[in-house]
Amino acid sequence: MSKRVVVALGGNAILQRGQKGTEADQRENVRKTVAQIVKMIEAGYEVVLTHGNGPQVGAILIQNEAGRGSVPAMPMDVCGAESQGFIGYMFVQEFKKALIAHGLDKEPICIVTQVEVSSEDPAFANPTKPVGPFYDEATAKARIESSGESWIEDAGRGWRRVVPSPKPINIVERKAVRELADNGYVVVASGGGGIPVVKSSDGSYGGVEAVIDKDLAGELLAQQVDADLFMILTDVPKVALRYGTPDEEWLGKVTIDEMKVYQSEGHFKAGSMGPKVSAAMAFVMNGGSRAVIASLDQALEALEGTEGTQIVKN
Ligand SMILES: NC(=O)OP(=O)(O)O
Repeated sequence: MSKRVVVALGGNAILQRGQKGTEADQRENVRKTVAQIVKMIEAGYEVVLTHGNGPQVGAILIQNEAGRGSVPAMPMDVCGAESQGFIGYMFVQEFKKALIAHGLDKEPICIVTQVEVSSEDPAFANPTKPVGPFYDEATAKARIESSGESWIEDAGRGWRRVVPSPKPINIVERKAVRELADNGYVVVASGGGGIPVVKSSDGSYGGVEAVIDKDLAGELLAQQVDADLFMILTDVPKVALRYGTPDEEWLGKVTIDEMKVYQSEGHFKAGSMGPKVSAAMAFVMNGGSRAVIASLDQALEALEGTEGTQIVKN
């Protein structure tokens, strides 16, 4: 039986730093991503792909601002849905081209996915999720002054706006994702961490102003669709201890107990490797057999255990 893998990819891989973020830029990045992921499908893995939307939802928020007075601004949950729709659309088209080119008789499909959060989540009072482009300090401070928005310096890479990022507690469309994967579809789901919604007493859902972390939502998705493996693709080959220092040490196979020690020693930065490591560990601690953190260009090798950081129980 083929193994099911949930693959999580950052929004920064689709709209890369230094790029304008045109449709052509993002489509080309999606095409390059698909070229790697299709190798996994060819090797017999069932792939459910999820992706971030930090840069894209930030760009949509800027478009909202630019249109102020002419067209109504959309709330952040709708902006998240817009980003999920356009990124998913690009993935589905590029997947189909790649599947045809590899002679694989499979259909890609994108599910508009809602993710339930708690209205009581303390994250609503403490924005932490970076969205949109990187700016210099002067521009960021002017925005804080003029709009009251929250901004932070993002892991040494520049200043970004931050918005609330509540914890995902349920993937609303999990059953549909699971059934589509069971039936051989290449599923793109829970893009941008999913559209954040809260459940009403009658069982219906309503959107809230937030952006969910796609690594945490990806881990929940992996659990809820019974994935064998959870893989986070990023722009470095492995997780590192003392990252960026002369004593940097790349991690290969690591147990949960070892990872807990490294976490407590503060090796993994919030806003960059920190949430990836936490999400990967959570998958294994919740019963998953293995979680992998690796670079996109070594995705298949990492899935097969020869590259990337492999997080296992013992
Ligand atoms: N929603 C989310 O986590 O997006 P990024 O991965 O792009 O930050």
